[in-house]
Amino acid sequence: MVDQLRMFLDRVAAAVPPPDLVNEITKLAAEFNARLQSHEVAEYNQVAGQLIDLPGRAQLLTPAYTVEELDDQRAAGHVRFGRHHLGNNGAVHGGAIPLLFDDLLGRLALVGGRPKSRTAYLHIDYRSITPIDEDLQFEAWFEREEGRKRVLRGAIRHNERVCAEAHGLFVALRPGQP
Ligand SMILES: CCCCCCCC(=O)SCCNC(=O)CCNC(=O)[C@H](O)C(C)(C)COP(=O)(O)OP(=O)(O)OC[C@H]1O[C@@H](n2cnc3c(N)ncnc32)[C@H](O)[C@@H]1OP(=O)(O)O
Repeated sequence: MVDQLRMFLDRVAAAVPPPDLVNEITKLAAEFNARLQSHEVAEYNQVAGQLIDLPGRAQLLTPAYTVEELDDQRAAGHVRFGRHHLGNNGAVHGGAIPLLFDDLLGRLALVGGRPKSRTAYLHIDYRSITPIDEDLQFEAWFEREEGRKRVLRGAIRHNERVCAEAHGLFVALRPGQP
């Protein structure tokens, strides 16, 4: 379902459909929304974003990224941004890139039984255009850990070209901290 919805968002972004089709899709979408509403659960029981083995954790907010290598210091894999994430002129929207890094670095910050943490800061360097509709490689790694502080770095590459780099601080939450 999430794969189809991601594709739907890409198609909506790319299409200029005729009015009849817009009306038809609007009705279908309203019907699906109504059907799903009756199955809403509390955040604690939500599965979207919790399905760690599915691309992008089955969370629609993030692009579909796949982790192929993971240990307690490093993660690597690939990601493909679609038309939904277009900024302009074939480049990924500048806000979608930190979204990916926040998820990736935040996920790595948890690996190895580490307690939950939250992003304190996330710095992005946009080194070159990040293209949509291309397979991109990503890497995330620990720079250092000092008490509750975890400093991580990441990079997205298109083949050998660096598109963007990230530098983030994640602070482990104290018991009871939201
Ligand atoms: C699988 C799922 C992956 C998804 C990952 C997604 C992660 C997220 O996006 S989380 C959402 C975005 N982030 C937030 O909402 C966080 C909001 N901020 C907060 O909750 C708090 O400010 C928080 C938890 C980051 C830090 O607060 P607190 O726990 O009180 O830490 P505090 O005691 O002040 O600081 C701890 C240390 O971190 C340092 N620190 C805290 N914030 C910063 C900062 N912005 N810059 C530099 N240093 C900082 C402090 O200086 C201190 O250092 P030291 O121990 O050397 O004195």
